Amino acid sequence: MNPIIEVKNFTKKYGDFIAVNDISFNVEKGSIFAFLGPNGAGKSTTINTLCTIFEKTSGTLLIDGKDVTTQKSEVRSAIGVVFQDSTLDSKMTIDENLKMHCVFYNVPNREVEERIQFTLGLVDLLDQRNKLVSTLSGGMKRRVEIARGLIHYPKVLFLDEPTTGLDPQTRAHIWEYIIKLQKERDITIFLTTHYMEEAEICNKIAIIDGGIIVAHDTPYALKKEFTKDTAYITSRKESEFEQLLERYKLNYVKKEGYYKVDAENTDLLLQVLSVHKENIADIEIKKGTFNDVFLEITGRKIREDI
Ligand SMILES: Nc1ncnc2c1ncn2[C@@H]1O[C@H](COP(=O)(O)OP(=O)(O)OP(=O)(O)O)[C@@H](O)[C@H]1O
Repeated sequence: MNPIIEVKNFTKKYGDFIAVNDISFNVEKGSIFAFLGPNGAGKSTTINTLCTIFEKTSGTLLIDGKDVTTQKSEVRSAIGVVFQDSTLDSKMTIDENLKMHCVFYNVPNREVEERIQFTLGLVDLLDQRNKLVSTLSGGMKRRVEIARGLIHYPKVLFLDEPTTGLDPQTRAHIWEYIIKLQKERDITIFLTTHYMEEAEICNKIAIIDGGIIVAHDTPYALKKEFTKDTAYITSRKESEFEQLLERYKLNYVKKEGYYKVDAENTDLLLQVLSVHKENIADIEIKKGTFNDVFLEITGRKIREDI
């Protein structure tokens, strides 16, 4: 393990209210890390503290070995940040926005053009560089933000809901850029997202709820631990089917017109199905999803509309 972000016993209080309660986790260099949680869980508080915007109450937060409290400027040059709300100057062109950022970050003049070429090239906007930001679509603005977040060649890029509000095609493009960055530039990506299928692409996921880390693992391990495969079966002889399920001790729930049966033990399920095969009208097996993981751990859906 070669951590680039180290969080040890981090606590943040607002007055007497404990927003983040003694959390610890590491993020491996070069990985894509998803930080998830329901509204009010403590995500923004943690990200803002890591980005040196908020002050911690206690604990240690290090980025690339630098302390976010005592070595703010070193940390700032090691990180790029893309927040949800656009902070681009809409009256300026893409090019001017990036150049202004180069000034903030003391990028040497002789390197400015090369960096603009690289970062705009990465998000496929090089040929649009003279366009006014006010004329760009939401997806293009997000791509400019990503380019700008990278212009000082940070080691870690923080992305707060990078794809929220974008159409599926643009979201897929943004993900292509994120994966390209990780693979080709070895940049560590720390992101929050409300899209569970995006969390699944990440190397590691931490779920925070009520200011506490309630799960921290690979998507595969979390799915294995917290989801179950389920069979949806319609039987022509329901009472016979129920007796079978009970005899084989398979957990099930009777729904209108079908049965929801625990499909974790495939051997047992196959036995039941073979005995009952003449009377099965329909069957569908559904794999557990990452939404189930989130629901199981936090008791809530990540978004109310799913
Ligand atoms: N300045 C503040 N003063 C008092 N309480 C705050 C302040 N900022 C945040 N909180 C509280 O701290 C808790 C954590 O908030 P935070 O913004 O970190 O959550 P979040 O996980 O980012 O939520 P969301 O997904 O809604 O942005 C919430 O209960 C919030 O109401």
